[in-house]
Amino acid sequence: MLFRTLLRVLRQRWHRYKYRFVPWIALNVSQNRRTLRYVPEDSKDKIIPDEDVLGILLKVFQALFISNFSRQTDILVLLPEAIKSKYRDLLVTHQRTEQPRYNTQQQKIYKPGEILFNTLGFSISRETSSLISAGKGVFVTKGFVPKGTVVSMYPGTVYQKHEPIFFQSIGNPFIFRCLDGMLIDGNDKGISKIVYRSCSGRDQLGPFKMSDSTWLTSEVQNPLAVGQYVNNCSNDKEANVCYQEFDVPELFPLEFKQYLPNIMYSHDTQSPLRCVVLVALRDIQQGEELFSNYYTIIN
Ligand SMILES: C[S@@+](CC[C@H](N)C(=O)[O-])C[C@H]1O[C@@H](n2cnc3c(N)ncnc32)[C@H](O)[C@@H]1O
Repeated sequence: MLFRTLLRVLRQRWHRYKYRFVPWIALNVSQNRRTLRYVPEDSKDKIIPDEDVLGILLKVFQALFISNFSRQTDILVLLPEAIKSKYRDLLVTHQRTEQPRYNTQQQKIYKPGEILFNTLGFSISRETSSLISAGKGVFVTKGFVPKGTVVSMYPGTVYQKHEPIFFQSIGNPFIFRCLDGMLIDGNDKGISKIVYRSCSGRDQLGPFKMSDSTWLTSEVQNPLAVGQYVNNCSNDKEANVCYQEFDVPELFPLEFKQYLPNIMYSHDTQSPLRCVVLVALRDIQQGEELFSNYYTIIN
């Protein structure tokens, strides 16, 4: 009896996990095409255009950059004068419109969550899921998310199809598979964490960070980078967000790359950096938990 219960529990766990276990995926590619609930071949349209994703990310990243302006001295020295003066102007407007809190030296302090709220009108955070035994989930903690807004990002190391991820994938529920087979490891612990940190350090260009590593810590710099904690929808919890792939364009401002929560496993200057954003499928109110469909992704 005990043995049968144990077997049942193990089988349930395996069924939940197998779609993220790389060797299983590799051995079942043809079957996966039938069983994974991807968007049908004929409806690969994006939920929102890439330009809108880019616009939203730039808006948030610019606000984060401006609020940290005085701490960006290493970077500012190297930026062209035209860009520096643009940020100085934006900083003046920002100081007029925002209601900052002050620390003891009277320097302004904005929490990333407050900046997100001031920029897009909502904040999100990781909290205990409303689902029993589902661990953490992501909630809209303040404000309101209109349909079609980028509400979160899926952080992690990006692996091309042929790159080695076997050890990182063992017991790892945070591996995300893109439509073209690229994998994103969003685990913030263990070997996955070490790999991300190492790749991030490797790609840094002097003072210019090419990615954000703070999603691996409790002090996140980009408040959107918690998308790997969004739970799967169920019968009574419909999906309210959907994954959408976004390749970072070549002309993405260098000074904002420090907020991108993804890094390529192999240093590759030819391919664009793959990011995955979560887009709201409907208006989402304060207090609601975000749910995605793990097997639906738009490229
Ligand atoms: C990518 S993680 C999501 C974050 C996870 N809740 C946590 O706290 O680490 C995926 C794991 O979350 C849990 N999970 C996600 N959706 C669930 C659901 N609808 N019901 C129960 N567990 C769920 C499963 O354990 C799954 O392997």
